[in-house]
Amino acid sequence: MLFDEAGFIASDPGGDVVVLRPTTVTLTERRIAVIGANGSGKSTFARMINGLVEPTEGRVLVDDLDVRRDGAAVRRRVGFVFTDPAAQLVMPTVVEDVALSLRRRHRGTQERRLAAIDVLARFGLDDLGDRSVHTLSGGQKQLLALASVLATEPSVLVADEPTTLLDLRNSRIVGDLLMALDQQVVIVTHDLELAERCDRALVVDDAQVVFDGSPADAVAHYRSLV
Ligand SMILES: Nc1ncnc2c1ncn2[C@@H]1O[C@H](COP(=O)(O)OP(=O)(O)OP(=O)(O)O)[C@@H](O)[C@H]1O
Repeated sequence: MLFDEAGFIASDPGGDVVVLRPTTVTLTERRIAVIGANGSGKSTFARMINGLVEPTEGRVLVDDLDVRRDGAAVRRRVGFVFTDPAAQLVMPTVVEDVALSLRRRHRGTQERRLAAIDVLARFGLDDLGDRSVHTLSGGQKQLLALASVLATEPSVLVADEPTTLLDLRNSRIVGDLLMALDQQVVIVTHDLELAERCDRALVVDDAQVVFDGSPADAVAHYRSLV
């Protein structure tokens, strides 16, 4: 994954806003954390990886695909998990929600349902298949959102504050799950313990990447800014 002088300037009624200054980084590690203050530009950085936000300057490449030019192909490769799982859980029941994300992989309704049940079992959610999504706890919703995205077998997963809404136990479960995945994972997080479990960490401050290195050094750098 390559950010090549990639930046984002938002047009705002009050004038242009520099949300991310031109950034150049090549991300090859399996676990990458992005940390920094509120409003520093972390989510924008993360959203540029799958084209949810298109760079207004420079380019972002994933597996040599340009997120702006090859947006659809990039989105098939890059799964994105939002901070608030409610943003992506759209079907009435748990099993239907996972089945929806499998629509490209399995055409038949019954085949899709069986595959969804399989996915739920993998995430320890098999007892919840027929439950209304709205009756799940925050931790269960976050796991379900992750399961739905991972069911599409993305080659890269971007998770925007995946543990923010979770208690200690569920944070640990989601953290362990993210660390155990085969694919490359980019995690935007305020959870510095989670960041320290990654292979590399970027610190974003005032719309730019101000540190890039080992998670321990990145956390120390972030603390020095506060
Ligand atoms: N399209 C836009 N138009 C105007 N301002 C924007 C736009 N997108 C982002 N911003 C502003 O840019 C800044 C960075 O936003 P971003 O969501 O990337 O921050 P963040 O580091 O993820 O913050 P947090 O930790 O609070 O989630 C914020 O001040 C935000 O309001």
